[in-house]
Amino acid sequence: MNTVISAMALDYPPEKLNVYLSDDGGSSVTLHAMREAFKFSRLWIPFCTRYRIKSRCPKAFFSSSDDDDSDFVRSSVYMEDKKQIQEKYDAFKEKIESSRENMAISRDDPTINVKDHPPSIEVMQDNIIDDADNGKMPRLVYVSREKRPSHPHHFKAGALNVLLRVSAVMSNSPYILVLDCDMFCNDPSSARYAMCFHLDPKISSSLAFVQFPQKFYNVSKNDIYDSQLRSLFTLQWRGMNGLKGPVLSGTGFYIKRVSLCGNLAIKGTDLTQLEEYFGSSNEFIKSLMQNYTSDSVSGGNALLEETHFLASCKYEISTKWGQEVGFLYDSVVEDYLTGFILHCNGWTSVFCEPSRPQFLGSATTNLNDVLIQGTRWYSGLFENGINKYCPLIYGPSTMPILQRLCYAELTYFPLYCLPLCCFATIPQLCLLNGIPLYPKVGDPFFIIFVFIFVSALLNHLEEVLITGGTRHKWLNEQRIWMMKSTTCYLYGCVDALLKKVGIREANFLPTNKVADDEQTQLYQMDKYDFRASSIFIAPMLAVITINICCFLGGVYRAVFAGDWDKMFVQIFIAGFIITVNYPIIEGLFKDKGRISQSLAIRVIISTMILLGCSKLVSYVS
Ligand SMILES: O=c1ccn([C@@H]2O[C@H](COP(=O)(O)OP(=O)(O)O[C@H]3O[C@H](CO)[C@@H](O)[C@H](O)[C@H]3O)[C@@H](O)[C@H]2O)c(=O)[nH]1
Ligand SMILES: [Mn+2]
Repeated sequence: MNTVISAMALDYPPEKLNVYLSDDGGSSVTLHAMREAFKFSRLWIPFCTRYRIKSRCPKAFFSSSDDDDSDFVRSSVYMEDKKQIQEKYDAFKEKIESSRENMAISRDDPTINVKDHPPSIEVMQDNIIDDADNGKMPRLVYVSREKRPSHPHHFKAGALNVLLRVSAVMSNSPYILVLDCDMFCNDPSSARYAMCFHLDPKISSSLAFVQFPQKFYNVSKNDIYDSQLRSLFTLQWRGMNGLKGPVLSGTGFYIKRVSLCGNLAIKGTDLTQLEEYFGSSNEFIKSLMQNYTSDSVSGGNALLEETHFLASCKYEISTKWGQEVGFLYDSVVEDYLTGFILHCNGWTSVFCEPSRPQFLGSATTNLNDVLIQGTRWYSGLFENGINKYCPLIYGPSTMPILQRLCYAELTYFPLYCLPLCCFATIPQLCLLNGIPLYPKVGDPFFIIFVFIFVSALLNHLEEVLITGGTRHKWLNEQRIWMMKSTTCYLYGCVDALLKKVGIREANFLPTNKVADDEQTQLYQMDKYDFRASSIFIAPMLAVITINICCFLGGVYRAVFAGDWDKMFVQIFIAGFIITVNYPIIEGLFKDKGRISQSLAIRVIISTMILLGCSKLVSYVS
């Protein structure tokens, strides 16, 4: 509801602002809460405009400990108003919470089935035509699309496409802001920033979307899991802005509605072909024409019926929705793919990052969520690298090669798991068995090796520092990079390959939205929480066990064999990996967020047995 309220309070003419909420859960609790949110906004929006409040998400506004950002802090009238509105906000919260509890107890609501429910749409608007401009409210629309187990719903992209259609016949605004449910508007000016680009005659004809960076309100100072995705939002998107523009990032972007209509020239195309593309709603097809105004006020009921039709499961059957029209379905990273195809079709995008973050979201703050989310992303990205959308070959030859390489960097990024997994195991096994792999100390190649190694580390350090990070953040990124390599990069690649050969189906496991207090606390104190699924913990533990055993075994061997110089690099690498991954060792012993003991014993013992076997094999041979 805070997301909804903050969007309704955007600084934009209210008669041009329409907020649509997609509820895939089809929950009456959400619908009820929205009615309350609409009522509360009647008080909240005038309060924000009167006092020029910047932070228009009520939750953030009332919980912010820092100074009030209003220009009126010293005015007693303001303080009085603020107190009153806070009381209203608390009452609003109370109402939602008690209704949630009541509904949980009664459970008499048949629509609660998440996977099987009819469409439900409700419009909330003030019909009183007030001549004083400040009284006007944006329209708020609740949309829960139809869901049936027999029909694929295409996850978020499917939900967005329903919103595209429903909004087309209701308000048909030419520009659309997409916001995830775990984000809010942190500043009311984003629409105006975006319109500066969209209305700029020099770029507007080819401009598809204005992307704001994803920023998060719950990232800790040293961000142990790199939840903020620093490299993407501070470096890569800025770089791509110098080419055709940044990647579409799922949330916090203003997109031009017509850019989502595919490559079809609407003018002059006959009706049957339009229906093949967009489905059989005449009202929707009319909305594609210029100068369309919906009769939402006059034709109330007929229009609502039309929106139910547009939000039904069957609507998209034998149309181009998700293939050429709207947000695309061929990938679980629908945002990435949709943006990529837009760029291929000649559209451009712009990265807009005003100093005050315009949107703030909730970042994943525990290892399990980070790795689950990562597995979904990297599977989705890598999949796009190995199917027909491979960025190196797909699309027109006019696509600049650098733009292609940027996209390729993203899709093949999870492949880093291979060199890293090898780097963390093979030299160590050889070390244990006395097989030198690297040049010995003093060799010219040794100098080159040291140079490459050190400059790679320093490059990364410099990158972190110039993008506002700390040395600590740098070390944490090295850590999480290694942890991700042996887990979610690896699983992502494997998952994509399995999908390719048809063993697995596409899946979108939504990111956990419920913050666990203890987990959040650990993250805020920069302490790792290893209470994660064993499929993530086991490979990390195995790698660290291999490195410790081989390090000790290698040192012991080198002492006796006296070949320090030959084995030095391998000993050093094992030592380096142990140092960087030290928190995992700590995770075996600490009080909170400890690695499950039974799992640890099983993994460590079986790894040691395998190491023993490898040693035996090398003896025998
Ligand atoms: O079946 C679904 C699944 C998701 N969502 C919505 O999609 C949004 C993003 O889902 P979330 O669980 O928050 O996933 P994240 O991994 O946090 O999302 C990131 O990654 C996604 C791509 O995988 C992008 O679409 C998002 O914008 C980006 O924030 C949320 O508003 C969800 O409500 C649906 O509406 N229906
Ligand atoms: Mn999210």
